[in-house]
Amino acid sequence: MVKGDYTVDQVISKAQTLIEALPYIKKFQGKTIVVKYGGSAMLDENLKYNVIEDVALLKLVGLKPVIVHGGGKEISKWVEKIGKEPEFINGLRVTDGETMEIAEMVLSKVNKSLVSMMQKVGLKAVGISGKDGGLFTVKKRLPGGKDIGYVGEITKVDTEVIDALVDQDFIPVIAPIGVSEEYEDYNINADDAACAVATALKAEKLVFLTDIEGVFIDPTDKSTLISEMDIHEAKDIIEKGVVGGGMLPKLNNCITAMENGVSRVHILDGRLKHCLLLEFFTQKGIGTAILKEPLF
Ligand SMILES: Nc1ncnc2c1ncn2[C@@H]1O[C@H](COP(=O)(O)OP(=O)(O)O)[C@@H](O)[C@H]1O
Ligand SMILES: CC(=O)N[C@@H](CCC(=O)OP(=O)(O)O)C(=O)O
Repeated sequence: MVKGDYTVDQVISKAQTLIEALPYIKKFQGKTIVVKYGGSAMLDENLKYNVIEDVALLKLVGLKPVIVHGGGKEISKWVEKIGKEPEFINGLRVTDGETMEIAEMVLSKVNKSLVSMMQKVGLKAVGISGKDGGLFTVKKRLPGGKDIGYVGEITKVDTEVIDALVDQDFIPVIAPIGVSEEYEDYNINADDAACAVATALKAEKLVFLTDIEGVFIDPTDKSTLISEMDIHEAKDIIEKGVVGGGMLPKLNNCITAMENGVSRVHILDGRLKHCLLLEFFTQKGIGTAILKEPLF
């Protein structure tokens, strides 16, 4: 035994893990990374705390994380509490005036709880929505020509507020709410918001924390996980009809982001403890990576 309950081998193995992280720390130092933290991966407070600890480590080794969060499940819970049935069209919440109010309230609560956790681990964080500093300008989104209420499509991202926060060493935590040219509030799909932010910042990496291990050829067969693919392969599996549910708009969004300046995208299981560290700092990585070119 060396210290506490560890054997010498265990201590050496821990050191090796740290050494393994070195090239990745070097590669990503000073780089902007956008993390989309989906509501379906916020299972409980402990898990949220793990994610925040990972973000803390990323920040402390010199990366520049920007968080865009969701909260879809929590919004649905509160919509049900007032006796309404949550309704989605093409993965987008049908948002009437009342639902808009609930969405904004719930997303603000999620936002501030993430900020509090960040402060708890010693990080400087500021929670904002797309309304702050004119971050997101939107227009009404009309999927298939249908009016589904206050659902916004981002038409402009003004990164000034993010740049100012990052310059002052704060981690921006962003809720997916935007404002139209007419100053009306809109609900934005959080994946769309994350892609728009990552694209505007020309992020080195965009990471989605979701509720599945990655993209599967067949989601019912765990051996079919795709650990790496390029944009063409991603388009190919979409065309073949392999991808459905919420993964389809997510993947389409990833492709658009990569075609517009984001270098790489990762889709990870946010329910896995320390998933961000495993992805960023280990050779094998986890989840599905969509790459333009190999890392080394
Ligand atoms: N081929 C596929 N690979 C992975 N997930 C898939 C696939 N086809 C459909 N899905 C579904 O997509 C879901 C993830 O998208 P979504 O529910 O929108 O996540 P989030 O709420 O984190 O944004 C998975 O839980 C899964 O049910
Ligand atoms: C228009 C629209 O659908 N907005 C989403 C915003 C939250 C979100 O996207 O949260 P997740 O990432 O947890 O799903 C909603 O109201 O659910």
